[in-house]
Amino acid sequence: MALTVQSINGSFVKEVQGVSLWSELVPSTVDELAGLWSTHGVVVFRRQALSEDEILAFGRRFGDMEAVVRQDWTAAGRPEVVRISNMRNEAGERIGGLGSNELAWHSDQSYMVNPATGAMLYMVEMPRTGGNTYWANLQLAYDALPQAMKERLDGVCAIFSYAKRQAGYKEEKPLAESIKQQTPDVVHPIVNVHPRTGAKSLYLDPSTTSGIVGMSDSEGQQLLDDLTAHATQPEFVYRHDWQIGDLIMWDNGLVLHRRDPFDTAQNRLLKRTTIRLSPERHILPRTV
Ligand SMILES: O=C(O)CCC(=O)C(=O)O
Ligand SMILES: [Fe+2]
Repeated sequence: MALTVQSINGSFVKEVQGVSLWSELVPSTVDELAGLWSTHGVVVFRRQALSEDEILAFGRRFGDMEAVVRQDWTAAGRPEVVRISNMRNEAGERIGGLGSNELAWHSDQSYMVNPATGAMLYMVEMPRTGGNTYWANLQLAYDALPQAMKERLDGVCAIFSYAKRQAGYKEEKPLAESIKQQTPDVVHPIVNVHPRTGAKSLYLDPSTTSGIVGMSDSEGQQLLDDLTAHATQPEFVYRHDWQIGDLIMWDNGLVLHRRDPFDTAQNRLLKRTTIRLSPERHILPRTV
């Protein structure tokens, strides 16, 4: 199958056409997609029609599915598919999570010791306006830093706190004790070396980072704020105008993402999977 790959609006994001993700993909196609994913950070597919089984089967071609910490955002029997939604079931209970309007810049699972970098979102129901999702490329942002800043960041680690992240979600219920126990604060280097391409990028998460190791609160916060402002400049950011049937995969080690507010009187539902990418599945970067 011949894939067509093109940049969207001149951005770093690649759109792939000519592939139905429910179909049996040959290994060379999976390798090509994995290469695009690791190299460019965000890959878009449009007009897909996928069941949850098909989303899972596609994701498993790249690695192991992760049963996420927030099992309260999944459906019974589907621990690996998170529902991102503002919708409620007939009993008035929320059917998923992250449904209450805007989401600030973040990187999924940055609060874990070993974050899974593969993520996919599939659009099922959407409001007429709002709810656009944005991705910022942290490799381009790193490359554009002055040399002196690159040297300053060498070996610097940030503290990542799920408690801080969760406070931003403004959830109706307090966080379950079991989730608190699974999410103690963790520390990651602020410069990430991509495990497959070897490229350096910033590893930032303004929704989750609570400080910098070895710096005062104010100095650490200032550095994080400066780096976030740098990394989220328009030249590093892609805005996605969703259509039903879009599937987007991104690499959490390479990009940040955020979402615009939307009218929560209208339904919005996406299905997200998180993938622990298999090292052997990833090939060296290829230029498109
Ligand atoms: O709702 C969105 O557009 C993004 C949700 C999100 O941050 C995620 O699925 O990780
Ligand atoms: Fe997210």
